[in-house]
Formats: sequence, C-alpha cells, structure tokens
Amino acid sequence: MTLQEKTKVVLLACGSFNPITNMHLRMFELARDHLEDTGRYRVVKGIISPVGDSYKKKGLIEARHRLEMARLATQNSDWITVDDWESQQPEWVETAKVVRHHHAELISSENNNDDVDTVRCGKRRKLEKNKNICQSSSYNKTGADSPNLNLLCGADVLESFSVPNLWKPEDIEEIVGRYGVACITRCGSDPEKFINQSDVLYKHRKNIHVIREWVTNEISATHVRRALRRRQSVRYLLPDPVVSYIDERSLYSAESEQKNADVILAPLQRYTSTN
Ligand SMILES: Nc1ncnc2c1ncn2[C@@H]1O[C@H](COP(=O)(O)OP(=O)(O)OP(=O)(O)O)[C@@H](O)[C@H]1O
Ligand SMILES: NC(=O)c1ccc[n+]([C@@H]2O[C@H](COP(=O)(O)O)[C@@H](O)[C@H]2O)c1
Repeated sequence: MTLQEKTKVVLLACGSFNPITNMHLRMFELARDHLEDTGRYRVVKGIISPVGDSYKKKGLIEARHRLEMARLATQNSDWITVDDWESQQPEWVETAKVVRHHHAELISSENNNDDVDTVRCGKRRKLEKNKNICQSSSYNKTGADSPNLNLLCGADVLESFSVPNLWKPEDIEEIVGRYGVACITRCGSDPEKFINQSDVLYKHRKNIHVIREWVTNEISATHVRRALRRRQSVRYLLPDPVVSYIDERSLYSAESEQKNADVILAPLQRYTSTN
C-alpha cells in the first residue's frame, strides 16, 4: 500500500488532563506506532481536548490552567495540538458531541482544501519540515480520501461505558460505530474481555484498536496531584515546563482537591435527572 492509499487518522483525546502527564503524551505515540505498523493508516494529527469546568469532577482545577499546561507539554511536538473548543462551552459537552465537532472541522478543512494537519495548530512551518505530513497535506488537496477521527483513550474510559447513567447508549454506538476508538491498556484492565462482553462493542470490534502498553505504567493525574499535596517531587512524571507552571502558582493543594467534592459529576446529573 502506498503512502497515498493509506487512510489518514486523526487521534482525539478527551479528558480532564488535571494535570497533563507524560503518560497522556505517550498514549499518542503508542497509538501512532500501533496504527502505522498495520501498514493501513497514516496518523496525521493528535488533538488534546481538555474537559470544561462544568464537568464538575472532584479536584478539577480551572480549564485555563489545564489548557496552558497541555500547551506547554506539547510545544515541541510537531503533530499533537491542544484545542479549547470543548472547555469553552458553557455546559459540559458529551464526548460524542466533541468527536462530532472535530470530525465536522476536519471535513470542512478538507472541503476548503486546507491542510488537515496544520489548519488549526499554527505550526505550519514546523510541520512542513516533516516529510510524511507534507506528503499527506498535498494529498488532502486532491480530496481523494477523508480522514478518520478516532477517540484516543485509556481502557478505563472504555470500561466506564458500562457505568449506569454515565454514557447514553446512542453516544457509545456513535463513537465506536461511526468514528472508532484507539484504546491503551492500563494496569488491571482487560479491554478485549470487556469488548467481548459488550454487544455494542463486539458489534463494532473492528473499529476498536486495542493498544498494549507493555511497559506497564500507572502514571495517573490522581497520583500526581497526591504527590503535589504531599510536597513530593513530580519531576519526570510531567514535562519540566508543566512542573514549573504548577510550582509557580501552587496549583494543587488539599484545598483544590476539595473542589466539586459535594457536586455530582455532570453526566450523572444529566442522565439521572432525565430518567
Ligand atoms: N497510565 C495511563 N495509561 C493509559 N491511559 C491513561 C493513563 N493515564 C491516563 N490515561 C488516559 O488519558 C485520558 C485522559 O485522562 P484523564 O486526565 O481524564 O484521566 P487520568 O489521568 O486517569 O486522570 P485522573 O487520575 O484525574 O482520573 C483518558 O482516556 C485516560 O484513560
Ligand atoms: N457521556 C459522556 O459523554 C461521558 C461520560 C463520562 C466521561 N466522559 C468524558 O470522558 C473523559 C474522561 O473523564 P475522566 O477524567 O472522568 O476519566 C472526559 O473528557 C469526559 O467528558 C464522557
């Protein structure tokens, strides 16, 4: 299969990123290697979409800080970008809607003959140095193919599909059926078993790429926030500029961890109250 015949893929990661960790960045690299190793895909862009404040997760600090940390973490990447559309919405936005929004943006940039890879990240010059992406950009102009948008997530997110009142069944169907998922394994997770046990996931199993992280790695934002509250070092768990950003503003404390402590998570609130 020639480069031009491969399906272009854009990876979209939705999450709290409270704060962004090296594992969040590694997810993108793992997924790109895995998809490109199949010989069928060309990963042209990664998008990080931090959730808005109205998600109301316990300990969630303001989106402007989470966005800025994600921007600092990706400033040297030539393919991963940060997008603030989701976090700017006045209400919490379902992930299916976020995926739909980004897919519509991709299609519209294709139709406008924009470079899918560069249109919204403002890193045109840097990207043009990347031969692979340069070729894919010129290919876009022919309009010969349209990119796939895959939701990039950890296995915990996939497994959360079965939590009552957390996800609408039609949203799950849309995410896995229409777009597709790139799922990174986490300690204690068994995504293949989970897919087998779920009728909707099994039906769309060809759209779910399970990507094994062999170097089992439990860097989690929860662990990072805990270490910060205890004044322990988080260096090498987060990119250096993110560590400095947090330190300079003392972003995480016992007090910040109590944010939203008495509030119900937005999806639970939305779906429980409409039932
Ligand atoms: N160590 C990890 N291995 C695989 N996936 C991960 C890992 N850490 C985070 N992710 C994934 O990154 C995405 C965004 O993560 P998010 O910030 O919402 O979760 P988190 O790091 O687990 O945060 P928290 O600990 O605050 O719940 C999710 O899809 C999550 O599954
Ligand atoms: N029904 C839904 O669309 C739904 C439910 C729960 C979480 N999510 C999303 O999953 C992501 C990860 O959330 P957590 O940080 O809680 O694991 C967030 O972006 C959140 O918006 C979506």
